[in-house]
Amino acid sequence: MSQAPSVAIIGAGMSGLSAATRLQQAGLQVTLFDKSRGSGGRMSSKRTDLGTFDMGTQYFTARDPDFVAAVAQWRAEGWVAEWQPRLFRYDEQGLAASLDQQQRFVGSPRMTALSRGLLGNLPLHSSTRVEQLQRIDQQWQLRDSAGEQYGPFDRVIVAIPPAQALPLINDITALAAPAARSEMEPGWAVALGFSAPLELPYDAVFVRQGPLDWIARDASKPNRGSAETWVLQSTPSWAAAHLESEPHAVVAELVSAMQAVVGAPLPAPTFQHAHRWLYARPAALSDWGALAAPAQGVYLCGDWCLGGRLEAAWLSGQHAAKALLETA
Ligand SMILES: Cc1cc2nc3c(=O)[nH]c(=O)nc-3n(C[C@H](O)[C@H](O)[C@H](O)COP(=O)(O)OP(=O)(O)OC[C@H]3O[C@@H](n4cnc5c(N)ncnc54)[C@H](O)[C@@H]3O)c2cc1C
Ligand SMILES: NC(=O)C1=CN([C@@H]2O[C@H](COP(=O)(O)OP(=O)(O)OC[C@H]3O[C@@H](n4cnc5c(N)ncnc54)[C@H](OP(=O)(O)O)[C@@H]3O)[C@@H](O)[C@H]2O)CC=C1
Repeated sequence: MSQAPSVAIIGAGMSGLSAATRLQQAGLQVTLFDKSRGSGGRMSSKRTDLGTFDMGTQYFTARDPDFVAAVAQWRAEGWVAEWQPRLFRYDEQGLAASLDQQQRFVGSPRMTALSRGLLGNLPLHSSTRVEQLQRIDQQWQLRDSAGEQYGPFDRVIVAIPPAQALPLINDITALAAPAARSEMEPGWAVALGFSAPLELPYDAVFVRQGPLDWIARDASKPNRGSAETWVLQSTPSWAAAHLESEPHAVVAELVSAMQAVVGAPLPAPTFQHAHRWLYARPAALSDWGALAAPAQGVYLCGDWCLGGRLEAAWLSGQHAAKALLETA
């Protein structure tokens, strides 16, 4: 190929953005597509009159040296900041402080600040659900759910959860077989706003039982504003058993579980909202990095290829970009 290949990236969550920024740095023409109104995927924030709520990624840690370096750069850009919550855990013995030495980061002033920063000036077709990849003359055409065509592109990176990726790559066995084996578990997230501080001695609690996985005072994160905002997240097993529940019923059950943790009735929230994540986290850990079909010029990445955390999603995007560059 005499000139740099053009690349379509389907999915503008962390893995797609990671691949996009790496390829852009290498001088390739990259175009992103996402079915949502913006970028970020599961690294999402909900804006309300009370302020924002992080409805997906709550915080992230950095262990891989390359990711540690990337996070340092994002901190310097002001896209992320360190969060030092007063951490507790809740188990059979009840509530106990559970402080540790782990550094935890969040987007600032909201989780999506990180995805906006990474997106920069990269071209993104938002509200565009890609439904089909067509191979024409050694290149790829994309078709969205409205029948619009995009392309041609020399290479395609599919950076979405496996169930959503499968219809796009079904004919490419090297990608379809592992994707078909990869299950994702669901989750419910509930945002609560209160008219006054709850005055609790913790900012976040690892619960991990019954309906509740985790509760966090969103307002304790850096640069969030002064409203008393909390996010409650369900365990995967509870979400699986309550996939079709009405949002108000989910709010009621998770608030009731939070009251059990707090050990006292909560005041009525002035704001409440429930969000269902059908594909929240991988059911099992994989170590693929990314999946590649170089002969067809198609690459598959996402947190599910490497461990189900934000860091894994970033690393998986880097793996996909690296594999693509090896054939460029
Ligand atoms: C409730 C919850 C809490 C979490 N908490 C944490 C945490 O505290 N710490 C942590 O490290 N990780 C956490 N995670 C996991 C973390 O959010 C993910 O690992 C990471 O965001 C995944 O990024 P990704 O790019 O792989 O996928 P995604 O973020 O899912 O990105 C995929 C993108 O593809 C788009 N898309 C899908 N299908 C199509 C299509 N056909 N056409 C176009 N676009 C499409 C989607 O809209 C989405 O934007 C949490 C996840 C959830 C759901
Ligand atoms: N809800 C989802 O869909 C979802 C949640 N995910 C959660 O993301 C975080 C990120 O994990 P990471 O490894 O980056 O963070 P930690 O090192 O903070 O947590 C790892 C696990 O270790 C336990 N833990 C850590 N610190 C404490 C503490 N101070 N007190 C008690 N327990 C702690 C805890 O696991 P276990 O309870 O031991 O099982 C942490 O989970 C993480 O919270 C994920 O659950 C990722 C994807 C989707």
